[in-house]
Amino acid sequence: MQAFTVEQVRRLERAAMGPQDDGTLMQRAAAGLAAVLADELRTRAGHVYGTHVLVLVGPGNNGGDALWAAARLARRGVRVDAVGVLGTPHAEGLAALRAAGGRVVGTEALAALDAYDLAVDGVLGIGGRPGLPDDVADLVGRLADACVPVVAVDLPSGVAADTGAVPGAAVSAAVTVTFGVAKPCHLLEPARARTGRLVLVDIGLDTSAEEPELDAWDAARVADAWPWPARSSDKYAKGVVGVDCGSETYPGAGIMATYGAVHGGAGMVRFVGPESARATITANLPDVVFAPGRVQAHLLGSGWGERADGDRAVADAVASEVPGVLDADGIGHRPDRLPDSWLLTPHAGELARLLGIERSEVEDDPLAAVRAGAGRTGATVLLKGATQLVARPGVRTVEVAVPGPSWTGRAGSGDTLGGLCAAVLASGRPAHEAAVLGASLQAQTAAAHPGPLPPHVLAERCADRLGAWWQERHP
Ligand SMILES: NC(=O)C1=CN([C@@H]2O[C@H](COP(=O)(O)OP(=O)(O)OC[C@H]3O[C@@H](n4cnc5c(N)ncnc54)[C@H](O)[C@@H]3O)[C@@H](O)[C@H]2O)[C@@H](O)CC1
Ligand SMILES: [K+]
Repeated sequence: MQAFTVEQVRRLERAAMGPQDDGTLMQRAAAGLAAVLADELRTRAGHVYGTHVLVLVGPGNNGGDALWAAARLARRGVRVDAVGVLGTPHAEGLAALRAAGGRVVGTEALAALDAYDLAVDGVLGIGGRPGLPDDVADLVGRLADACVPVVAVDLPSGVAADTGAVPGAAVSAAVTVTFGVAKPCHLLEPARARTGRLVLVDIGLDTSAEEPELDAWDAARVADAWPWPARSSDKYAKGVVGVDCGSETYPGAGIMATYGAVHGGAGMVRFVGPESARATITANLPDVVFAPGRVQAHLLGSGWGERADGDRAVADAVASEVPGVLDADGIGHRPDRLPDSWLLTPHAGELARLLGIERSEVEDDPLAAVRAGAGRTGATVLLKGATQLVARPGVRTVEVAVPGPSWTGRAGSGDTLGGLCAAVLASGRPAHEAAVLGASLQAQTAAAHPGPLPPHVLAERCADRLGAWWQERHP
């Protein structure tokens, strides 16, 4: 699924509308919205006729969509109460709702909130500034307390459309009905969690001339794109990963990185990390070799801690003209510029350090930060976290890995993730694909095996996940 910024959406809508807005797009939006609302009522209440719906109406076209859709419901026998919560509601929409028999009421005249089967959030759309005025936030909070499910129009009011930030009060929707294209807030945490189920209504926008802001992968695309070995693939075709991770202080990072590379399907893994990790690796992964030699992807940096020869280790790996993954402490040892065949895998704190900004700035606008990371270093960057973003230097579109459960975020997960990405990289795939595939595999595996599994056990399950996908594709 692709997402486009507010500025792009405005451009797309203008192109579809022509010189004069004759209301056609709003009618398409309202028709699609009304159909989803009717489906929700049927699912939740068992019928449409006679149900009771509350519509929260803001001052812009988002409220207009909600009012026109509510008019359609009112004509089908739904009892609609609309309440203007901000400014002056869309005049034609209001007239249409009244003509269809809907009530327009003040907040003081609302029925007991638990009498409503559904609420429609038509407060703010893509013209909204993040946050909600206190009285609106209060009503939204009382609806949540009364367990009234909310269908958001275009986006949950209060979230930042372009960044997914939720700096103040915002609606939490069960369903969000968006028009034409998805917006970044639908795909980026924390706004994504407030979006609920996302339904896209076609209003006839032609996106072919716009480069998307985001390109979000789904599980089927990951499975299709995985570098499945051909019948004739030997270990070198699958790829050899050279792991230089861990330290005497953090031997576990070297072990977990190796688990990732092995279970991500590398043809061979050479471990050149610390002595302290080798006995455990041999005992658990006897296929790993310790002799230096040919590799097709490097994996460096996880668990290095302070490493005196870190600059040299990274420089030598880059000079070998083989791609690589540079993680954690290794990122601080990067040369000024890296080729885009190299993948950096920072979390928010490491990316902030790289950019010389506060961690909170990365968290507030991860999209801008991950792009800046790629621009600054020349490398491909995977920003780890609740939403995992992949940016390439010189490429506008940021890719979004398939999300997983929050169990995955724990010590060591990043080490195994680096290994998974390095395994894909060694097979000859470009760094951005290695990043999306590795991150998505780990997330999908965690989703299929919920629970707080230690990262090396989750890495083993990744191999099971790959095996299941393989069997589906090679029956
Ligand atoms: N432009 C188009 O052709 C279409 C637009 N559509 C709808 O129109 C929406 C965008 O409409 P608008 O541009 O009117 O924008 P909004 O409906 O988002 O509302 C913007 C208005 O709200 C006020 N406002 C913004 N943030 C506020 C805040 N935090 N507190 C108080 N007031 C605030 C602004 O001053 C402005 O008056 C879309 O999200 C979509 O729902 C759809 O009908 C499809 C077609
Ligand atoms: K809304």
